[in-house]
Amino acid sequence: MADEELTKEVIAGTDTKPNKESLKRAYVTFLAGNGDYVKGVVGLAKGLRKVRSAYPLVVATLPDVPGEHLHILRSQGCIVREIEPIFPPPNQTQFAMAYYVINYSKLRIWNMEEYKKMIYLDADIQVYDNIDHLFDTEDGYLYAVMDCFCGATWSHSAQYKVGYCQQCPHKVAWPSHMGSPPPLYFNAGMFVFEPSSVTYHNLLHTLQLTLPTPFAEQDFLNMFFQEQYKPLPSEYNLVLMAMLWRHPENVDLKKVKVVHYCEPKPWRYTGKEANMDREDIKMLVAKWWNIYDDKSLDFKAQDLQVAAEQETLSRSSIMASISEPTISFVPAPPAA
Ligand SMILES: O=c1ccn([C@@H]2O[C@H](COP(=O)(O)OP(=O)(O)O)[C@@H](O)[C@H]2O)c(=O)[nH]1
Ligand SMILES: OC[C@H]1O[C@H](O[C@@H]2[C@@H](O)[C@H](O)[C@@H](O)[C@H](O)[C@@H]2O)[C@H](O)[C@@H](O)[C@H]1O
Ligand SMILES: [Mn+2]
Repeated sequence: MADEELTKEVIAGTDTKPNKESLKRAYVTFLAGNGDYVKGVVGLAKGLRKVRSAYPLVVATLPDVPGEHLHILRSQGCIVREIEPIFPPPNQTQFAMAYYVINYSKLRIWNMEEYKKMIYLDADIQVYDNIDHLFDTEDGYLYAVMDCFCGATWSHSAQYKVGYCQQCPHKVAWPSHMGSPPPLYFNAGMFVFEPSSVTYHNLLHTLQLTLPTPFAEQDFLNMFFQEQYKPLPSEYNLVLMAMLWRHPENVDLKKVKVVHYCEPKPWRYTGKEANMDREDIKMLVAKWWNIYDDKSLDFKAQDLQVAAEQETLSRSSIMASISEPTISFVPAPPAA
């Protein structure tokens, strides 16, 4: 389906009011470590409140997230779900960023079957327009925005070596002697997906059989969901600086709904970094801080009732799924 058709279809989405069915929908992000990404999650929680999303924000947290940070998240109305890390098979891979190895733990979100549909957002993402309509996309697919191969972090790849990028496939055509162009590839900082324990166990099993590669879980998810991947228009995940620097023709800042602060992370921005004194970057960083610092967007008592309902429903549907016998135990035949 062309981007335009998909855009029309998703934007035609209904104005969903929270009810039992819609409470099976949630945004989810991932938090690891005791560092400053917790600021990203707080900013995201406040941003979703600002655009009046009808759905909660679940935070999948690794054990190294300190209790104080968990308290901050809960005080901002987040539903905290503590997860165990997932590591790829032992390998010699040079990840594009050494810390990418922790990002395989994101795969735990496929096991959150108490939700029927979720939208994953990195903690360095901010939502500036309501995107709840993405929950109404057709089931059976993974929706995400295409990434860019032009950064030096891609220098290991065939695409980079021949100068090919899916963002501008006609600028440097894929060489015919190298067969067909690589399949469409998405940025794994934002995607719409359906949790499923079957898919989850398939993911974990396949992961142990797959050689890790520089973009870690992002490469793995692109391989795993190659058939189900449907591109979203770029306004649903503007990957800074890749897109602003290298594909400005594909960016209309007035239409952008979701900004992915791959670089700079707003909470680390000084303006002194190389190439970061651009007006558009300064504007987008200020926009992020305006939300982060806005006390009126803090979680309030009146939200407690909604959060309690969401948490209760979440717990009761977990209990319901546990009490329903899903696997009938067949005792082993008596020894011959
Ligand atoms: O120390 C860290 C590093 C990463 N993350 C999480 O992992 C995601 C992916 O990392 P990052 O966004 O830095 O990767 P990028 O999108 O910049 O490649 C982050 O958004 C966070 O949700 C985290 O919680 N703590
Ligand atoms: O662990 C791999 C990560 O890979 C992705 O980030 C990359 C990738 O998009 C490159 O294409 C860009 O060049 C780069 O800037 C950017 O950081 C995801 O955003 C992140 O969530 C995570 O999956
Ligand atoms: Mn990110």
